[in-house]
Amino acid sequence: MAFFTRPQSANAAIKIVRPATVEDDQFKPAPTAAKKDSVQRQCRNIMIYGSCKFENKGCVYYHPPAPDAVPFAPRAESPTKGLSPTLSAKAVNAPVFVPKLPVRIETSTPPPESSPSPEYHDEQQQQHQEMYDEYAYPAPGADDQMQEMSSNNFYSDPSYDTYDPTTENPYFAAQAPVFVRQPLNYHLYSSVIPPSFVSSATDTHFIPTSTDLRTLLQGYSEDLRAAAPQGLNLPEELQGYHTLIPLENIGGSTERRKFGNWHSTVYRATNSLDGTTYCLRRIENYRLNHQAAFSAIETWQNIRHPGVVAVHEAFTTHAFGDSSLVVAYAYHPKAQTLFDAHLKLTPPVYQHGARYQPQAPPGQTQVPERTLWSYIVQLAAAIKRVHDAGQALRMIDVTKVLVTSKNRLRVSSCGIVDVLMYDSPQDAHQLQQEDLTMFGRLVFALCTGNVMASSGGNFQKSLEVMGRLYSPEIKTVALFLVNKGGPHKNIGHLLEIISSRVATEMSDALSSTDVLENELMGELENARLVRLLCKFGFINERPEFAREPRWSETGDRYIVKLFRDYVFHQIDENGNPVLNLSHVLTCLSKLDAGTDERIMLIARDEQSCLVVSYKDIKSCVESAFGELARASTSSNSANAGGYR
Ligand SMILES: Nc1ncnc2c1ncn2[C@@H]1O[C@H](COP(=O)(O)OP(=O)(O)OP(=O)(O)O)[C@@H](O)[C@H]1O
Repeated sequence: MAFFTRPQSANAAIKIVRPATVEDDQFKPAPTAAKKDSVQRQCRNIMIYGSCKFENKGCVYYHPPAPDAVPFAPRAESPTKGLSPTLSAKAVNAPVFVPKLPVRIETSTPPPESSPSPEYHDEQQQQHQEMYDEYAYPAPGADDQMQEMSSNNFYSDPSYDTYDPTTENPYFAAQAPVFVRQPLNYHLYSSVIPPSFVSSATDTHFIPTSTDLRTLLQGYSEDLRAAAPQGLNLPEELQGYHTLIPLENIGGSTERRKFGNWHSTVYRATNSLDGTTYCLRRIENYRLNHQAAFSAIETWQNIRHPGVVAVHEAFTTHAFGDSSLVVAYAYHPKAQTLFDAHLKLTPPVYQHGARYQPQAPPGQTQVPERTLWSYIVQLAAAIKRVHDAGQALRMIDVTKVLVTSKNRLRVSSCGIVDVLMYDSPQDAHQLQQEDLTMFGRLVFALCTGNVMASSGGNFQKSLEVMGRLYSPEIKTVALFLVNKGGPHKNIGHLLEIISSRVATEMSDALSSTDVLENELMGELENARLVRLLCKFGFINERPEFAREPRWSETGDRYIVKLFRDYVFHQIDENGNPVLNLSHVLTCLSKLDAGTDERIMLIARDEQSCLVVSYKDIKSCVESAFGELARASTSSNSANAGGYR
């Protein structure tokens, strides 16, 4: 437990610096006299390797007089119980690895001639660290620089423009928080795969190329873990939901968002019961007259379809200071409304201090015909599912249909109108007819780029535009949907009209499952290997057992340690490190499988060796880990099974 206590200092924040290396020791400037008088830090080489090659050659850190006095250094004479006599503990006192070509990092600031101050050393370390990690979290003082950058508008990230309080229509204008974030370079985390290894170098209708798919998924991951902005004055907790983040403008000075006749706001929130992220749509000033109004939500909870955003639950709350209705939906990271994806005008541009609205080039907002058919088929399928369940969507609109990944549509906000309109019941068949009309209006809007395309005066002109840009079948579908077709018109008829397009859609959907299966195969080993690496992390170099040589230098643990060296710490004939990922993956996969193949593990002093099979090593890992799991008294010990 002692290892998990808080540091005894007023400020618990610990600056993260790049660990000292042999080079640091070698090229470190001579310490000042004042430094010598102060308490000196112990040399890391002693702590890690048990010895320091530079002890008498300029290393300025503290070297304890006798190895036996050093708690972390392996003992010269360790008990060899349970090991063959050839595997003495001396074996671990292997020479320290020193790269043949020491890398010096030149800094722009020339080092002072003599007696550099501790500050200079810190600065050097910081510069080194920046060179190592371009996207590191800001170092102390960097906040000020970033604030300055943000106030000067130097920093801009198109995906976060909406959070910029200096724009004309800011999201959080009332509180005007400034969002400063490091742009993530996703390929730092999932690097671009060389073309020869990419199974899906070309994108399919629903799935982008392997590399783009990874970028997309990293984007989802970032979206899901985005921190909540400060100062928005939102409830901290709401019926078990916390960390509310508005997904749209909630600034007081801007136009209020409407959902029909109600003011509404959409939030992302985390549910404390299941830890999952949800999308909450709040309707302001709603008065619940009959509990039965929520019965529609129960029906919607049972409607699961890939074209419908799943309804989770609904409740009323006073947490916002009024009486609000909140409906929780599945959250789809980075979702965009159809309006935002296809109909939104190009954002204004500033040039020479003047603002102007660039004219979108003709055809720029035009949805490609293949995409349009895909949208029509997906929406028709979603409507069919809902109508078959006896419900109506009641809100098929470009601002309520979401594009959730490549060419994938889902209808959002389902069930909410049913609750709001509970007091004015309407015939279900009538509502379903209205769904078809709304669907038709949406097709008109997507074809022409104008949300009012199907209304009165625009109707004829819109038909002309559609005829010019798309095949006649699109026009037929749009007219079928908006025209009054009698009481027997239903979604089934539309699906008959577009049956050939449905077949194309199905083929594309099946191709995408093939692509995803292929991608999954490539990733399958990762989870197993991460579990193995976690076990190594748990077993190797446990600080609390460092004083107990029998733990790490004998029996199972010693074999695990030598295997770790065999996998990760190999050097070539010139003493240079071998960084062969294939070797690592092959070894770990064989270990995971526990094969009978034998390998030779060599002690660090190269004086002794062991021939063991992967099966033996696997059982060593299991027994060492099992021993730790048994000793663990924390509540997490119950999760140890999760590593198997
Ligand atoms: N289930 C969801 N998952 C993820 N994001 C969602 C979800 N539902 C809505 N959003 C996002 O929330 C934002 C606001 O949604 P909303 O439906 O209010 O759209 P809007 O364009 O603001 O429409 P309106 O003008 O009617 O307010 C949109 O950017 C949308 O992408």
